[in-house]
Amino acid sequence: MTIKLGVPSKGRLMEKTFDWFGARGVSLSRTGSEREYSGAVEGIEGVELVLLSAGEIPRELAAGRIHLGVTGIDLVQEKLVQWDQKVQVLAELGFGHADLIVAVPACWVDVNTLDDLDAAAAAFRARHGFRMRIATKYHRLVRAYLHAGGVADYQLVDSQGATEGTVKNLTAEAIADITSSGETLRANHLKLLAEAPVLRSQATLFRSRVAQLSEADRGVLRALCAQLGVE
Ligand SMILES: Nc1ncnc2c1ncn2[C@@H]1O[C@H](COP(=O)(O)OP(=O)(O)OP(=O)(O)O)[C@@H](O)[C@H]1O
Ligand SMILES: O=P(O)(O)OC[C@H]1O[C@H](OP(=O)(O)OP(=O)(O)O)[C@H](O)[C@@H]1O
Repeated sequence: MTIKLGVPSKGRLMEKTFDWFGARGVSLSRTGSEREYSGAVEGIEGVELVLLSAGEIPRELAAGRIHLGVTGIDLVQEKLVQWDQKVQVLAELGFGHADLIVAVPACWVDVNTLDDLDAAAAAFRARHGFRMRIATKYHRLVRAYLHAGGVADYQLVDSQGATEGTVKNLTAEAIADITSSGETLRANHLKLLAEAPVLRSQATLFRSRVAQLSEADRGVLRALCAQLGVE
């Protein structure tokens, strides 16, 4: 048996994860052709690299198909009900910082807070006969945040990408999405509300609380955690 480590298969999260492990003496790399999703681990025995979509890593951890995984805390909290019973945070990795926020058109001069949004949503429904649409892929987190913030008269519409474009495309009136530099929001004439974000996210190393471990696996996991300097 081996310890299975799930890492995002492409983009900035993959590269920075490889750097983070490399700086701690565990070398991760993609092997085979540029398009082949197989990987290698050097610097420790008994660890297998599994390259996966960042969005699928929470599910694989919760199913116990991988023992360790790197992904954003936003994706774990969105996708796993009672996430902290299924996974344990081993380390925040200090990259992949992004805030999950609610944004409205910059031209809505009277809407700057969640209270304002609630008032605008009620007015919108009275005027148009349907609820204000908020586009997002973070359904559970956004619903909980708006409920706690007292916003009621809205509907979520699903958007799995290019979410900031939905307002211009007239498929939503507002959005809830990840922002980092804020450039995508500005380019699409959207502004943040005054309140704290729904969630502040960063890339995080998780351990599955569900995955089965043999005695030998436990030894490998202890050695790996010691080498990485995590609990
Ligand atoms: N602009 C950004 N800057 C920093 N981190 C970001 C940014 N956008 C997204 N992230 C973070 O990167 C992680 C992966 O994001 P996302 O769900 O968009 O995956 P993806 O790159 O589209 O990959 P996949 O489609 O394979 O799941 C999330 O945790 C998210 O918070
Ligand atoms: O604040 P910024 O620095 O502009 O970054 C924010 C953008 O980055 C992410 O999109 P990504 O590039 O992952 O594409 P996506 O639309 O497919 O999610 C996110 O969904 C925002 O659209």
